Amino acid sequence: MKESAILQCDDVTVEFDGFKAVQGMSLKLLKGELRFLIGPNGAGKTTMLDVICGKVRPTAGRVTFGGKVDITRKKEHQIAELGIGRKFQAPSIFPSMSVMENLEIAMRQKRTVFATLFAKMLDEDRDRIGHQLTMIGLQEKSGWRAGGLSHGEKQWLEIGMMLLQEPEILLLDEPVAGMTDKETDKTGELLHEIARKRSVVVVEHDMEFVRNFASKVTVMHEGKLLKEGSMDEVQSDDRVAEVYLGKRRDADVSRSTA
Ligand SMILES: Nc1ncnc2c1ncn2[C@@H]1O[C@H](COP(=O)(O)OP(=O)(O)OP(=O)(O)O)[C@@H](O)[C@H]1O
Repeated sequence: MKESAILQCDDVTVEFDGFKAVQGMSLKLLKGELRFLIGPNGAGKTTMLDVICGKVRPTAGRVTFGGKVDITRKKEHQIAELGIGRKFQAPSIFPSMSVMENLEIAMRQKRTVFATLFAKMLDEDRDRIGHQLTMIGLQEKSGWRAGGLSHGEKQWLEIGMMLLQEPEILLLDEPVAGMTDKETDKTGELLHEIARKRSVVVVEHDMEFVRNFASKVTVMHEGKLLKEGSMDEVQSDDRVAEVYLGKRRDADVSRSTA
């Protein structure tokens, strides 16, 4: 199962008023893969996530989901229904509701209209929410008002809410920005756990985080694929050093400075 591509981007180009933010970018994501997408500011990383979730339509190229569906002509909500979930930097939780209520709302959104007619919490639903609470480490805080959680906990809650919708692919934009070191490490572990069942693409600037948790890294530069491989391979690549590490081979990018 691990070998089949859940997502394949071929030769994707995105133009904004004649400016090519992405130029012929290709990316193949396998089932159960955790992929980090890195690169200097303006490299086109966020635009690639926007293309995958349908927020931005590419000028050229193809994005294939699950080996057969071309999603480049689909609308955002159709892509979400197919199983591609996008989390933006700012958490979109309901702050005045409890952690549990937030998860219940996310759970209900997954239901079909038919199922909502019988919308009482099934034991199975409770089990799934319970499992999710444990996974995001908020089981002790299920009764807390979501607005009272720490920044990291809010991010985990939102990830938990997204997981209840059972996406096959999760797209995350700088998930550890603003987190403490401890929260950052917990998030890395959480992403690995998620990737046991789903595929995850993470756009990230925090190089220490990437080094600690990435197995495969894709480096973009000026809208193009620059290098793909393990963090070691990427770090020892001269072109990456040149564009990304500020032309100093021995340079080491410290937390939040990329
Ligand atoms: N809606 C838009 N209109 C015009 N130009 C845009 C738009 N969105 C992005 N761009 C430009 O496209 C390029 C790529 O932007 P993008 O946000 O994808 O880069 P990025 O790699 O995510 O950068 P960062 O790490 O700074 O977030 C940048 O030069 C940006 O200014």
